[in-house]
Amino acid sequence: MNQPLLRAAGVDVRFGGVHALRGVTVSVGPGEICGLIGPNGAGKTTLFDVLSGMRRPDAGTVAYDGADISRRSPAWRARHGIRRTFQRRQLFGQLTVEDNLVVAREWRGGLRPAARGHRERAAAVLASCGIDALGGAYAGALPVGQARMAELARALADPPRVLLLDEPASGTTAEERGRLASVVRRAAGEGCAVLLVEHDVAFVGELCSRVVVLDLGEVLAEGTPAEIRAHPAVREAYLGL
Ligand SMILES: Nc1ncnc2c1ncn2[C@@H]1O[C@H](COP(=O)(O)OP(=O)(O)OP(=O)(O)O)[C@@H](O)[C@H]1O
Repeated sequence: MNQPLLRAAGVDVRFGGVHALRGVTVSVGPGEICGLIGPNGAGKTTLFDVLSGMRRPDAGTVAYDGADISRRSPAWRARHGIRRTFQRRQLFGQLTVEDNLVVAREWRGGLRPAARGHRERAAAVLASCGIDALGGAYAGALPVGQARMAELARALADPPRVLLLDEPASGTTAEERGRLASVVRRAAGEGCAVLLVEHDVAFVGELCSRVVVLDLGEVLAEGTPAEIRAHPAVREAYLGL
């Protein structure tokens, strides 16, 4: 990996008696697509909550470009290029797909004259994701595969530096997964650091150069997809082999 762009170090999160994360250290560098896998309840979404600022950890830090951002809000992080998609759909259902992107740009970039051109950029991002035909559709009416791509497009509405993708391929067809993969690859090719939570191990193996495995709130293993597939503890805890 290059120098990490986003790094969680020694992160602990407790929910009452549940120790959801225990001393977790994970980082991702510019241009890298890193997979984050593990069984249900392993702590993947909780780690995304910590990285995106939605949950303050009980211990540990988050660094961005070498600076400690542990106390920065989710809004600050989003404005500074750390973007996230969610396991459950979070589009504004009563807005059109294009308006979802415009709102994201207005909110991040402000309504200053310098930030004009939101609609043009939104249309260009939709086209680059292959969903320009959906720009006028209400987001709430989209089938799941199209909604996943629309959510990714919203995260890309102005260029992100980090993408945190929580199960982007869940509920998609093979063809939709292929299109999602090429959009994610292109973002990484433009220097974006991508952390990808996904249960579809084949999708992870195809896209990621490095994979981190969480189990019961701890990092169980880290390596290339081939190393992870061959790792005895991973095979037992997660792959069911
Ligand atoms: N708000 C909460 N209150 C209490 N416990 C929580 C809360 N959020 C998560 N947990 C618990 O923390 C642990 C980690 O949950 P998390 O959702 O991060 O796992 P995950 O790896 O994302 O799982 P999945 O693959 O099912 O999405 C689980 O035991 C979960 O029940």
